[in-house]
Amino acid sequence: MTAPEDHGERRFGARALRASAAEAIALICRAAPVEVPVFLVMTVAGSAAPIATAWLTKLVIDRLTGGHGEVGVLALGLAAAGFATAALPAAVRYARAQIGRAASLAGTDRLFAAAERQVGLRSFEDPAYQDRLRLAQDGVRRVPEIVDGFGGVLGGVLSLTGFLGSLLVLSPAMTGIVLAAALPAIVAETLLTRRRTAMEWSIEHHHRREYFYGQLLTGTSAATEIRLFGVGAFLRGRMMAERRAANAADRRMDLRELRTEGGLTALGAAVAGAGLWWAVNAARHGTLSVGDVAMFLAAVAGVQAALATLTNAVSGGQARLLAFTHFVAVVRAPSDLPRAETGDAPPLRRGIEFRDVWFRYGDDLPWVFTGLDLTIPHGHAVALVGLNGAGKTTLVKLLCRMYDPTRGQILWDGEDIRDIPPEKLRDRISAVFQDHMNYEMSARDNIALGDLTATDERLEAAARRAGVHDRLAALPNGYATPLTRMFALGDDSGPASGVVLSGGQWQRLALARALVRENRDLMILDEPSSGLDPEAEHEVHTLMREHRRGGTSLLISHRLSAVRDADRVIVLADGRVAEEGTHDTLLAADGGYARLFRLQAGGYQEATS
Ligand SMILES: Nc1ncnc2c1ncn2[C@@H]1O[C@H](COP(=O)(O)OP(=O)(O)OP(=O)(O)O)[C@@H](O)[C@H]1O
Repeated sequence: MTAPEDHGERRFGARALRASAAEAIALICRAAPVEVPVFLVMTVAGSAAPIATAWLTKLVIDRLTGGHGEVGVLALGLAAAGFATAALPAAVRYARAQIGRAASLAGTDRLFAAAERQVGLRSFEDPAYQDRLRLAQDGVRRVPEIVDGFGGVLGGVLSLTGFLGSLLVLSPAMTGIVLAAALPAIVAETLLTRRRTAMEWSIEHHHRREYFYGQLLTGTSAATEIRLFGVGAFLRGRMMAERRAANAADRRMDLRELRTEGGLTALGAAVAGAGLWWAVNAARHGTLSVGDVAMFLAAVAGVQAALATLTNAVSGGQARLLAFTHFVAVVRAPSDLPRAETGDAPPLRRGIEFRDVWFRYGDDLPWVFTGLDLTIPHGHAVALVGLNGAGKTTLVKLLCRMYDPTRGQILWDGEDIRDIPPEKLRDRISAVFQDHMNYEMSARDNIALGDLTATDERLEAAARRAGVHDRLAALPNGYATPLTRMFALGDDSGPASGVVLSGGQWQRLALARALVRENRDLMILDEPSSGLDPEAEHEVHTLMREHRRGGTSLLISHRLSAVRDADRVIVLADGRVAEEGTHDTLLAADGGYARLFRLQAGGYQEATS
């Protein structure tokens, strides 16, 4: 990444700014290739118009007061310049907004595509990456302001040059004084903006936590617990503490800006006053004509206005560009895991092998696997069991390449999965995850996300096999019914359109989503029946047994009765395979598996005796 990941106040340097400006200009020009030149021409014309007006006014006044010369053509020119001065800003604003919208749209697409290109989960678990993503989204939303900044700088430079040139003709000394007074303003504003951007980055973790508490307090997932435990005020207190901490840093920055800007305003006013005094005196002594005085006043006002525009554009544009550095960092970030671009995942014929796999989630975290050796042979139903935290889900994540082993290899038919493009590997796998998603979309979409090419017949067949078809078909709009009430407002399909499913029904839907991925080489089932009632659980396991027959599958379950008919049961403990065999051989071995099985079976017997 181009910027560091720490949260201390840091200086945003010129290099990051240049990279950000280059990326922004490229994005803007690509997104609006026609509008940009039109915008530039109009900006140039818009800046030239007031200067032309000032010069034409001077000439008209001098001719009128001197009592000689024709002013008709000049008056016409003055009218044209006046019209341009009045009309162009609105047209420039429209073009600018149009460019901003196009660039913001293209930038948003690029940003999310970049996040999607991350192969695994590491980046998303990194708080600095999360902060950067949020700031980058903000940065891309504000691309229109960057366009404003560029327009402002261009317009400001042109106006400044024009008016300074005019002033130079009348008084080189005054030109020097106006410029000297302007210089500190530009430098101070630039420094202040950098400081503000650094401050914003340093308080982002407060905003992240505030957002987290806000979501907890207003979302539905925690609403029941928060009410029952009566912890709303406590969580609100924590949320407000985060906001107060952020506000304190913000206020310190505001005060600093107030002091600096107050001083600069006083300096500007003093320079303008001195200039006026000098011009009036010069006119009284005949060194300047009345037209010169008018021109002089217009030029001083013009220079100061141009400087104000320029300072605003430079500091505002710089602030937006610095915010845009987060966008640049995200789109240029390397993938969290190396990505093979060529190659293929061959159809599974032999099996999957974990060979001396060592893994931990971070250098400062304990090892989850310490030399794991394990094989999932082709065509076998393998069950994985182990106590909480033994690493079952982690094994699945490694197999799907959400992380890479710290040491060792995972082989897909003898080929290291790091040498296979991740999409190709994942295309050969279907899965129901322990923490499966409930998509707040229609029932059809919830299944179709398993395979976007599936026809309606295939979607329904998958739902039938997962035992959820009858429930979905009976919904108000059948499979088209949204499985959420979140989007009911503004949706003219009526208030009854959104439906909320039960936990077990969602689980069946996740199962249907996995089943619609037909003919995959490996089916992973991580606790596929934990939320189901006993009857449904039995039904699902019978179904899964049929589905697994002849295919390669990996089943994770704490219900040992569900894994007893697997071809091979693997018990994970202490980062390795502790026991391995069929249900019967493991029972006969009378080890940890046999103890756990008897414990569970005993519980059932007690309950029924
Ligand atoms: N994203 C993560 N970052 C850091 N540590 C993690 C992460 N996910 C899991 N762990 C840790 O890795 C270990 C193994 O977790 P894992 O979820 O694989 O166990 P499991 O066998 O699936 O447990 P359970 O039966 O409770 O589902 C645990 O100690 C857990 O705290």
